[in-house]
Amino acid sequence: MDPNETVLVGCIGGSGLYHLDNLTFVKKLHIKTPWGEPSSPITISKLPSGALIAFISRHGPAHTITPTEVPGRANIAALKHIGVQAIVAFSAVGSLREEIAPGDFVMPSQIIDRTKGIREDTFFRGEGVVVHSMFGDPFSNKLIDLIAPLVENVLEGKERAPKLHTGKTVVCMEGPAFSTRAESTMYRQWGGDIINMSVIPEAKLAREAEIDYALICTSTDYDAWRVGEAPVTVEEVIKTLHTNAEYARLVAEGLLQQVHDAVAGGKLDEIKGCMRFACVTRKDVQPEEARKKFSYILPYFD
Ligand SMILES: CSC[C@H]1O[C@H](OP(=O)(O)O)[C@H](O)[C@@H]1O
Ligand SMILES: Nc1ncnc2[nH]cnc12
Repeated sequence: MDPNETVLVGCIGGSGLYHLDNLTFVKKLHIKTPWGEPSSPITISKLPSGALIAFISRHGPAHTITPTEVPGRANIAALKHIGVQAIVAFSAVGSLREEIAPGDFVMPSQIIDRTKGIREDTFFRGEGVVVHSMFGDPFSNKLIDLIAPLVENVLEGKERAPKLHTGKTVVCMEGPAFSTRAESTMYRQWGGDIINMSVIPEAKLAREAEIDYALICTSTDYDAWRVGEAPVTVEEVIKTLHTNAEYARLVAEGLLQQVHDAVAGGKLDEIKGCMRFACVTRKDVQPEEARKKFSYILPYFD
């Protein structure tokens, strides 16, 4: 990328959100990272101010990639490599709470990981270098605080008046099958508020790459916990998904400029630098190959 054209903000679209066609198209980047190729070419678009935004479609533009197979490491590495410092990701989720109605928006602040250990969830495995990231607060709280009122602004006055819920817990399951009624009930008892199949490993990898990461969820269904109601089907999800995606596009349009400005002004200083002391392996035994690979995403291995 031309250094005058730095892209500070990335956006990852989930089910139903395969492009941001309300922004001005600039170009598509076909990037190969040390962890393979991203889910889709990266679309670079321009905001009216000229600020550039990078967009990746998590499941591919035609939704060909299952949640388990999303190349999370390539997606995050590619975004970091072109300069992205903050990611606003979107996800379609099931609701585990009566008050989170289909059509509502949710920005979670916590995650319960129910994936099965079959996803590549770290850049630091099998390389001879041991690194532990901190993940107690899995999202960037500063980014959430910045975005939440902007999301509310966009949703205000919209048809159906979707609500925005914050401070919630998202359960991430493996899929692709939806949960059983027993699992859905158990997640509620655990304190889960919404459920999806994609926030892990995306959030972990963003943290390892020192990228501020926030998730904007659109609720599509009540999963399988409601007694006397049919459990969720894809048909039901898709029905709500289309309106949700339209709103998600407006939401993205309504907040990306402020996120860009916050990054450019150094206002999101929570995550940058968090990996500086995360490596426990003595430097003199770190394999050269591994250091080269990691330098693709972090300056400490240069
Ligand atoms: C299409 S229903 C299940 C699917 O939808 C969500 O995808 P995304 O998070 O990418 O919007 C959920 O996580 C599942 O992958
Ligand atoms: N009920 C559900 N479970 C998991 N992922 C979902 N995405 C949308 N609805 C979902």
